[in-house]
Amino acid sequence: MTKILFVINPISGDIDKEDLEEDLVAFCQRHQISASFFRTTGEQDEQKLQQEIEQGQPDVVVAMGGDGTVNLVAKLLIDSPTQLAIIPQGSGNGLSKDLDIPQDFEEALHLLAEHKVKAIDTLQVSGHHSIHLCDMGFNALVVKRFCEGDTRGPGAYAWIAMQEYMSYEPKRYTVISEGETLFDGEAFMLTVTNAKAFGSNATINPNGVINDGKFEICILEPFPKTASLGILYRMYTDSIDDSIYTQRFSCRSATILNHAREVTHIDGEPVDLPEKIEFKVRPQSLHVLLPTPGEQEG
Ligand SMILES: Nc1ncnc2c1ncn2[C@@H]1O[C@H](COP(=O)(O)OP(=O)(O)OP(=O)(O)O)[C@@H](O)[C@H]1O
Repeated sequence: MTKILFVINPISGDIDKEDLEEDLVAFCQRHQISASFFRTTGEQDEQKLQQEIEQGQPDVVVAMGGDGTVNLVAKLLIDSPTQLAIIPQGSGNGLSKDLDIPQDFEEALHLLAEHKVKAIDTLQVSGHHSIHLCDMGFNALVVKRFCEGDTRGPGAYAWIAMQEYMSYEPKRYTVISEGETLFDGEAFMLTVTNAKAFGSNATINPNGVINDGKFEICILEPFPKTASLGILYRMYTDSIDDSIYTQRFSCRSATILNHAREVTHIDGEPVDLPEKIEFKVRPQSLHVLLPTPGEQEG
C-alpha cells in the first residue's frame, strides 16, 4: 500500500482547507492509500517535518500550499527516492504551473492515483535550496512586503507591486560564471531559475528546461517608465527575449555579487543572503509526480 504524507499549509493562498481534508481522506480510502497529515504552523516546520518523514518513511509527500510550502517539502526530499506531489493551494503556485500540474483541487488530487514521475533539477543557493526561482531586486522587494502584510492572494501581490514600482531604484550586481564576468551593472531585477515563469504567469525565462542540468540568470536592466507596459506585455506573451532591456545566461554554477545587499527571495520567501551568493545546479535531484500517465522518466 502506498504511504502518502500530506503537508497542509492552513493559511496559504487565503484558502480554507478544512473541507478539503475530508476529500483527501475519502480519496485515500477509495484508492487504498495509507495517509498521514502534517499541518504547518509557520514555526520550526522544517525540523518537525523532517522528523515526521524519518519516522513515517512515506513513498510520496504532498505539498498542499503555495511555493513556500513546496520549498519546505522539496528540500527535505532532494537526493532521496521519496517523491514530491503538489496540490496547489497558494497565492501564486509558480512551480506547479511550470510543471503543468492542474490548479484545480480535484484534478491535482487525481494525480496521486495516475501520474508519471520526472526527476527535475534543483538549485543550491549559498546553503539554501531553490526549487522554483530565486530573485533579487524589485520582485524580491514586492515578495518581502507581501510576506510582511496580512493579506494573501494574487490581488494583494499586484497592489504592492504597483505601489513599490513608483519609487524603486535599480541596484548594482556582478555575475561571474566559470571565471568569466558575464554582467556588471545595474539591474531592476535579477532572477535565477530553472523554470519559465513566475506564479503570476509572467514569463521571464521562456526557453527554460527544468531537467537540462543548467539554470538561467535573467537580468532586467533599468528601463524608462514609458517602457514598463511594453515589458509587462512581453512577459505575458512569451516574448521577453525581444526586449532590449533583458539579458540571459545559462550556467551550471555562478557567483552573484549583490553589492547593495538588495532584498532576495527563494521560492517566494525572503531570505537573508551574503553579498557574494553562490549558485550551483543539482541535476535531476528531485522526483516529482506529473500529470501525463505513462512510463517513468529520468
Ligand atoms: N499555520 C501557519 N500560520 C502562519 N503562517 C504559516 C503557517 N503555516 C505556514 N506558514 C507560513 O506560510 C508561508 C508559506 O506560504 P506559501 O508560500 O505556501 O503560500 P502563499 O504565500 O500563499 O503562496 P505562493 O508562495 O504560491 O505565492 C511561510 O512563510 C510559512 O512560514
